Amino acid sequence: MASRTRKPLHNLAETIHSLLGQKSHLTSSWVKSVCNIIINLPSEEQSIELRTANLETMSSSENLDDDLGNPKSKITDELAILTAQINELNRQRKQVLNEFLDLKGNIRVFCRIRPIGIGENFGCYRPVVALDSRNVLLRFFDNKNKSYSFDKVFHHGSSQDEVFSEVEPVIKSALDGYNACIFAYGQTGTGKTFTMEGIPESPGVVPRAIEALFKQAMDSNHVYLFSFSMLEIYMGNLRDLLIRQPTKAMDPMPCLSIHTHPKGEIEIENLVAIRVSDLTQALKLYRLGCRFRSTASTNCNITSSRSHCLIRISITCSGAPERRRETNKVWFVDLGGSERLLKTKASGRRLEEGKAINLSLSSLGDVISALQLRKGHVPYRNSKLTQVLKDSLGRDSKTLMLVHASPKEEDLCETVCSLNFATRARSVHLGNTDSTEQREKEVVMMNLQEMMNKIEVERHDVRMSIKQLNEELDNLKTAACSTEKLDSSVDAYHLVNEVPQPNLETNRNKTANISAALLSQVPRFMRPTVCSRRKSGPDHLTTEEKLRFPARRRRPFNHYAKSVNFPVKGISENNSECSISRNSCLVPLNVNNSADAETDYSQDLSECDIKELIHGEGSENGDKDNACSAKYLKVDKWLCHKNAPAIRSHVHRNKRVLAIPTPEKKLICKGQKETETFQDEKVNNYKLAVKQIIGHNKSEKHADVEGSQRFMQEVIINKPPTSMNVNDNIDTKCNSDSSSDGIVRETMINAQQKLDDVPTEKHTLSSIYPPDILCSNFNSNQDDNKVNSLSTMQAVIGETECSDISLSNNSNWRQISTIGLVYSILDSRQDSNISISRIEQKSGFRHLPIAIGGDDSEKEDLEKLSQSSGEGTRPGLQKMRSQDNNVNLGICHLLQQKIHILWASAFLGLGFQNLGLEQEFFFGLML
Ligand SMILES: Nc1ncnc2c1ncn2[C@@H]1O[C@H](COP(=O)(O)OP(=O)(O)OP(=O)(O)O)[C@@H](O)[C@H]1O
Repeated sequence: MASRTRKPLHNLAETIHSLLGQKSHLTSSWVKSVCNIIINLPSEEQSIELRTANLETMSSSENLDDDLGNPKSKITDELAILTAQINELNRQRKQVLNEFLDLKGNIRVFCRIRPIGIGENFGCYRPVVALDSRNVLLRFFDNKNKSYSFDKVFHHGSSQDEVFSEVEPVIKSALDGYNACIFAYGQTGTGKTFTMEGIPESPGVVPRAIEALFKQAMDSNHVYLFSFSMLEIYMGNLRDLLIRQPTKAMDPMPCLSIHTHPKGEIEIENLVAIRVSDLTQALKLYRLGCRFRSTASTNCNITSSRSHCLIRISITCSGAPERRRETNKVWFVDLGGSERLLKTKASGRRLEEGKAINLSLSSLGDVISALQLRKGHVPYRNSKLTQVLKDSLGRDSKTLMLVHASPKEEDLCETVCSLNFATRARSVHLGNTDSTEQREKEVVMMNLQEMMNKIEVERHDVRMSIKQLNEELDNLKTAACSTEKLDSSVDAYHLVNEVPQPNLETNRNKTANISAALLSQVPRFMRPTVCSRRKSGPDHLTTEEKLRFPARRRRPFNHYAKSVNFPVKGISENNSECSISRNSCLVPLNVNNSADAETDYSQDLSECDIKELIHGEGSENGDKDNACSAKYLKVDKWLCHKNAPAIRSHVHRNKRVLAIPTPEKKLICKGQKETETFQDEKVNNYKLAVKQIIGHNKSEKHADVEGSQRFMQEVIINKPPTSMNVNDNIDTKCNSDSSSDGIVRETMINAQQKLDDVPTEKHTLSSIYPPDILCSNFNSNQDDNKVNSLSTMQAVIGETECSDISLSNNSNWRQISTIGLVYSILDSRQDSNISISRIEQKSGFRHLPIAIGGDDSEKEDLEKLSQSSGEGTRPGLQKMRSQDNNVNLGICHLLQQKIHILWASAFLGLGFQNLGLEQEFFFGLML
């Protein structure tokens, strides 16, 4: 007997086969799963140990309360028993579900037929017919028919509910620790995105699946951690959809690389994974990612997906031995639409996209087919898509493919292709199953289904009992005095930790509490960041943490829609086709399928911002709304600056570009509202200016300046001039087909109207005149002595009167402004510092001589110099000459540097005093 029990387990499999009298290839997976269960069963010794441990736990909890008749102690005991019971039920459920799915097939293929759309009327002729719940019939013109079989067929009237009910077992299985992958496949425009994403009134598989995951996790007695990631595969490249997309081809973008662990698990390096603790957070991220997807208009679909979109939910649960693995993942894949390129008549970029999509779809078909046929070699490496999904396809993963078919007659060829693909994906089932075996299988599956239902009922009862007991326990605690309350809450905490029991009401809090402890165990991509610590604000940090994680400097709110053109080899940049658009307009995100103003993070989302976005700043809706409206106000203020938007227009390479509205209060430019802007030079000038300042400051060798240099370098790297974003925004309006909503659009329309009112020539002409600076306290009519007083000037700029600084035509200051065009000085003062929003330096004026004092001889010098440098012929220069009589080039250069320093110190909010500028520094700045 003893030797028989020690026989290897594969003999057991054979025995079961012979007992069942079934063919091994049919039930081998089932037998394997039975074997696994047996292997995982605790040995006799282990069982004894387990029981002893349980007894010890019980006795120790009894010891906590000396009085055995204590009701609290009784409840604790009962909870321990019920917990053991529910753990056992969980294990059984997992086992039965797995058997069920194994019998159904680890790779299952469904077919969904799209309903006939509005305006599509085919009369009585229906080329694609759902014969029953498993078969589809295609009717051709020549009265020939062809039928296809699937695991499930959804006819054109099937609801999203019906579809999800078939998907749900896979989601349950995912909670049991199995990797899963759900695909939407089909010709473009057949409803893949509709099935996966759905519409607000009728959500699709992804939102429902996420909801189901959270619900099941809540009902479970374990603590689960979910993290959300989203990426797209566009023309063979992986792109994270949860991070800010590059606005320029040269912008650095984290490279997503695929790594295979020795155990075969796939990890995507640099892919953002954000921990989500409820459905709302996950949906926010999902909608955010959806907006960044590459879509474009094609012959077949106005908003055709031009990439494969992949959503990954990683599930981590430690301390659950019945789970297949501690961390597993579910992929939801909305595949790019397969299309016949000849039919779509695509060209240029659309053609390349179509080719890339078809190629990767074909690779996917090869992989699934190889898995189904159990081939030795599975060609995962043929496409990025199959590489990413490698560990979630086949083997013990659950794969579901939803093939979509068009009801249209004109799409019949594509429908045949799609259905052939689907048939190939489930070929094993078709080729090797005869009807008797199929019937037997169905009987077994029905039995398993019944068992599953029974277990679910039992689980529900046990959960209810546990809930009731927990409530009783809570009541007991509430009855105790306040100090006892404190103690009892500690006990309860220990109870939660010592005896894993499913208090359903507190599961969410539990997740939050324990998540911190689990953070150290989660995979690399979920490592805590400085940003995650910001969740509760900087005050939440300890002094030590504050030192280690200094508050991150927030970037200004950048709101812009961007049309990103990805360079494609062999395709002209000037391709007139609609470009790939990544809309980041201020369309509010949906929380409950309604507007949610938090979208204002738009494309400027960093990981940190996303975390703030999903965790929110106020827990209550009201708070949220207030926070959102405050953000919008801030944006409004930034874009329109109170009620006085002064729109400037610029002419750049025959293209009109609008610029940020400038605060009227601060800008008093008489007849000089508009200036020519050289877009391309902006960044260069900005960097040049900063470099010059740094260079100059180095010579000053001032300690504070040294600090500011480092800071400025950071600014150069992280923050382009404020104006650029708005101009980019307007650029999009000019270039992109995608329209943007909200404030941006409104501002652009207003701006465009204002621009249209002003003749372009005037803009060009007026750009010759540089705007001037003055302290409005000291206009040109004032006493010159007063104006020349350096101490007064310092007081005005550095101390309290900075809001009075404005731009005007005052002739005393014209000379200074010829160095750089200081557009606006905002009143964003902090303490005694001032901030100048931006300075634009025009290369055309950079070397213009500045008239600061001097006499006629200096004027002559200037003329000579100008002629030698070839600048004398410029009309702008001539104008300057006619206006300014006194010239001194050396002073000009010096002043230029000084102005840069002043601007930079103001820009950085350092304050002049912080820079330690002496009175001499201001020499020459005043007349
Ligand atoms: N079952 C359905 N019920 C109602 N409307 C549907 C259904 N399926 C698709 N549609 C509608 O058909 C249109 C095209 O669908 P969708 O964009 O989902 O196609 P797709 O397969 O994702 O296309 P592509 O591959 O080009 O992205 C949408 O307007 C969608 O609302």
